[in-house]
This record gives sequence, C-alpha cells and structure tokens, in this order.
Amino acid sequence: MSDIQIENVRKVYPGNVEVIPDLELSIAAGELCVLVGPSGCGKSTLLRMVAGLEPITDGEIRIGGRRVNELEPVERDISMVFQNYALYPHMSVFDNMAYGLRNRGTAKPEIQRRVREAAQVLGLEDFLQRKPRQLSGGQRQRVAMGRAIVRDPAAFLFDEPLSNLDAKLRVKTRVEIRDLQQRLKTTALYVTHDQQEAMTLADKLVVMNAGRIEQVGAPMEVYARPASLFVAGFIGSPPMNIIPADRVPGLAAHDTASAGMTIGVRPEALIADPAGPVEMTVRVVERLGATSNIHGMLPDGTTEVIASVTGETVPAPGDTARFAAAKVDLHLFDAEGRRVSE
Ligand SMILES: Nc1ncnc2c1ncn2[C@@H]1O[C@H](COP(=O)(O)OP(=O)(O)OP(=O)(O)O)[C@@H](O)[C@H]1O
Repeated sequence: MSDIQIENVRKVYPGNVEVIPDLELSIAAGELCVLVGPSGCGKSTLLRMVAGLEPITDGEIRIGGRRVNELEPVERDISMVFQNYALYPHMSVFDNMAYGLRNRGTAKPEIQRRVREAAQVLGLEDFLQRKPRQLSGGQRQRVAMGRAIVRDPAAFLFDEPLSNLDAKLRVKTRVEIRDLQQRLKTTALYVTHDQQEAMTLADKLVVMNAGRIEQVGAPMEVYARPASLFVAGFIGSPPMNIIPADRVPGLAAHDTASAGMTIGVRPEALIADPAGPVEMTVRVVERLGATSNIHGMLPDGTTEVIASVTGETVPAPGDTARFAAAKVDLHLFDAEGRRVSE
C-alpha cells in the first residue's frame, strides 16, 4: 500500500492555458479518493498527471514516497481503468488480463495463479476464453478491472469507469468497485462528474471547481457542512436550495438579511408547515415513489425552491404551500459564497 502526495502542482497546457494554478492533495495508503466536479474543472488532467500521461508544469507528485515527476507511466507502479475499457478485441479475457504480466516477464504459473484469482474475485471464471465482444458492458468493465488487479499495483487510477454503463448497471458496478477496494485495500484515485457516485464510493471526497479544490472531506462531512455555495449546489440531489436571506425574513436571524447573505437549505430539510416562513407557489410535483419533489417559486418570482417530502398527500400545481426548516438545517454563506455557519 502506498500513499499519493500531490504538492504545489500546477498545469499549464500549450498556448499558456493554466488549468490548475496550485493544487495540494494527500491520499493516504489504502484510501479511495474521489475527484468530483463539473466538466472542464481539471479532474482528468490531475489524474493523467498522477498517471504520467501528462507532464506537470510545476510541483511534485510522490507515490509511496517516491518522486514520480520524471518517471514514465509504466515505471510508476499504477494501474488505470478507463471509461472505454481499452481491451484488446482479438485477445481472450484471460490474455487481456495476463497481458501486462507477460510484458513484464512474469513466470507462467504465476500469471495463471494471479489471473485465476482475479477472475474469481470478479466473477469472471466462466468467461476467461471469451473475446471482449462476447461480453456485456458490465463484464467488459470487470475485465478491465481484472487487468488492473492482477498487476498488484501501488495504486489504481479510475477515469470515469462507469460512464458507458446504463443506470442500473452503474449502481451495481459501483457497489462491486467499493467492495473490491475494501477487500484489496489498494490506494485509489477515482474521477467522476457524478456526485452520487462520488458520495457512495469515496473515503475521501475532493470537490473541484475551475482547477482548484473547493473542499476535501468524508462524503457525509461535505454533505453536512459544505464549505462554499459551489459545494452546496454540487453535492446532493436534488440540489440544496439557495435563497438570498432577505427573501425569507422569518427563516434565519435578521442580521443575515442585511449582510448580503445566502441561506442554503436542503430539499429534504424543508418540512410542510402551514405557519412556516417559506411560502411557495407550486409549479411541478414529481412523485418518485417513497418521496415527492415539490418544485415551487418564492413570492419574489425569481427564486426557485424544491422540497422533498414523504407521504401520500402532496400539494397540486398552482397551490400555495408553506414550509419550515430547523435552525440546524440552515447553512449560511457570506456574499463571497463562503460558509459562515457552524
Ligand atoms: N491538451 C490540452 N490542451 C489544452 N487545453 C486542454 C487540454 N486538455 C484539456 N484542456 C483543458 O483543460 C481544462 C480541464 O480539462 P479536463 O479534461 O482535465 O477536465 P475534466 O474536469 O476532466 O472534464 P470532463 O469531466 O469534461 O472530462 C479544460 O478547460 C480543457 O479544455
């Protein structure tokens, strides 16, 4: 097991395009660290720099205490799993998984042992003689993971590995990856733009925005105490309601209204209450089964609010509905979007 240290890393692409100004990140040995953020925020660039597929402009990256800046990808002792699987179509599953070991001159019996072991872990024993085209998308992704596992690397790097799978398979494979990582305890860096995937997989969640880290923490910590308006809006689904404090005077203390502050309140923290301070005109009600999302508009006519409620009885479009929230469920942000509440 190896840790990964990213220190003062900067990335400027040719043409003087600075996409990562100065980034620090420490990933402990055995930890699954997930980088999440909107398209273009620099997640893939960071992962590719750790992999050695992209040179870094400034700073240092260490894997297991060893500086890897100048090392080629093959010398870094990492395994990558890509979105498109990158399997060799003409080779069997066994040969695909054995490829890296053969290249390194590993002895035949050792290759047999490791591939069979990985196939067992991944439930691929019955598919070893098949070609990739004879497998489903989920099975192909497992072969790609098998190929990563057999090398017993210092770290796994995952680049959006689930984005080619359909929704159901994505959830299933997500659980498999989590389970696998917990058993193997291999350090992993995982990139996704899907906040739900990030929340469920991560030991350490890193929210990126425009080449910078907005917040690092355990998923539930980030969910419970988002450090900025950006994180508040990005983590959680449906997203946290962001309400200018002066629009709902009764919701938070009066001194917040005058300071250009914003109140964040999660849809699931809004409780139906006929005397509640949050008044909305209901526009759309989404019934999801166990919960319903009520989409409405505040009296100001510009601030949209969502309340997630359980139960059979929900308001209808056009109704006026009122909600309250407990003080502990209010998140206050200053005019710069930084968290000010505890
Ligand atoms: N080779 C390149 N040359 C110049 N700019 C690049 C290059 N590769 C990426 N970029 C730019 O760097 C920024 C970060 O890209 P990156 O692919 O790391 O983002 P990302 O967060 O992984 O996005 P996505 O989720 O869409 O893959 C983007 O603005 C992108 O246009």
